[in-house]
Amino acid sequence: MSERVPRVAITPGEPAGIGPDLVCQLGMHASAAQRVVVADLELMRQRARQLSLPVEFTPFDADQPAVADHPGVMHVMPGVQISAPAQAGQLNPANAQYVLETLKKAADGCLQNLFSAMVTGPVHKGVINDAGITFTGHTEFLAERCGQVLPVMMLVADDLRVALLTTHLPLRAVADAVTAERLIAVLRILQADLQAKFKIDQPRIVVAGLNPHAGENGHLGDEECRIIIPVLDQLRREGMHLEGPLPADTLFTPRHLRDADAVLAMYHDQGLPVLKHVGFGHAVNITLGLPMIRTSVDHGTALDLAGTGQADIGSLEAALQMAVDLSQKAPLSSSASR
Ligand SMILES: NC(=O)c1ccc[n+]([C@@H]2O[C@H](COP(=O)([O-])OP(=O)(O)OC[C@H]3O[C@@H](n4cnc5c(N)ncnc54)[C@H](O)[C@@H]3O)[C@@H](O)[C@H]2O)c1
Ligand SMILES: N[C@H](C(=O)O)[C@H](O)COP(=O)(O)O
Repeated sequence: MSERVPRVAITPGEPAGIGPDLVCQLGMHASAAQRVVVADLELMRQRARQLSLPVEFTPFDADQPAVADHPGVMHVMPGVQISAPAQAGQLNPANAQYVLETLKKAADGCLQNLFSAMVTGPVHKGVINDAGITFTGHTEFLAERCGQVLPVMMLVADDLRVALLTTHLPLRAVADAVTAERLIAVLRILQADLQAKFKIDQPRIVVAGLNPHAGENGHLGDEECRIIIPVLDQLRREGMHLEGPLPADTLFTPRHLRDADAVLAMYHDQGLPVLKHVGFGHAVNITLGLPMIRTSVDHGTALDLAGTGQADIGSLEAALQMAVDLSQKAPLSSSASR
């Protein structure tokens, strides 16, 4: 039987950032997948010329079978047009809607089984909001596009997987978002996706406390006693393998991580600095809880590097590889991998 060739959508993200550069760099290498870039064709050709990279961007034809990409060739989804000419390093709110259109087309293509996964380059949250559009991140945007599901952000670097209870929230709002309902839902999604996507039968999850020293028995905050401990007890009775809540300052030490399949941090900057310290440059961001596979880079738009050819492609390569691996593990419909 012949191997399936996954067809993977790639959104370069903010046109003024390093996303288009990295996609051009990616195009220089062969791939086990057919990579379909969801972006403006002329933007991609222009950035390849700017970087002196001999990548040929050709229009994608959905009626042709997916064939693994040769070096120097990439497909671009037709009919995706930027609003204003993009200049590397110069944000322009006029292109915010274009950026969101690329995400919608890629996500809808996944939901319709045209693509087996989507890989996202970095967007600039600020410029999208400057354009008058409320936007906190791909994670929340895609969850809404998929019908208001609860998304779980997880970043992976080497053996370390760090998932977050809350995603892009101001720190002031985090404590109120630590509710029993959210914690139960997130832990169930994390367990289910570790089983389904990562093939870990009985995942062991280490859960961080919210407060210093996990609340010091209620003397430094009561979310652990009121919410986290009772929820973990309840879910343990249901058979989940949970450790914690542990003080976050010592949770990320070899003793606790040795047997852990994933860590659940309570908020963005409790978990991600550790993960990025270990793996910035080759870590992958994956959204759990969606009815599709979405992986992403571990970095932002790096406007300072856009158009220079100096941006590191490691995380985009790792995100594509994870998307291919996951889509080969997951059952696929025929159209996304013909
Ligand atoms: N996946 C995403 O869409 C994503 C992720 C993180 C941040 N962002 C957004 O990106 C924007 C800028 O954020 P930031 O400045 O905090 O983070 P950033 O990742 O853009 O930059 C942080 C530092 O890392 C460097 N860097 C980033 N990517 C690199 C690469 N591939 N190779 C070499 N160096 C690299 C930058 O030059 C900079 O010095 C913000 O709007 C933020 O919200 C988007
Ligand atoms: N929280 C992510 C990170 O720090 O890498 C980043 O902001 C991207 O998030 P989205 O994938 O939701 O855009």
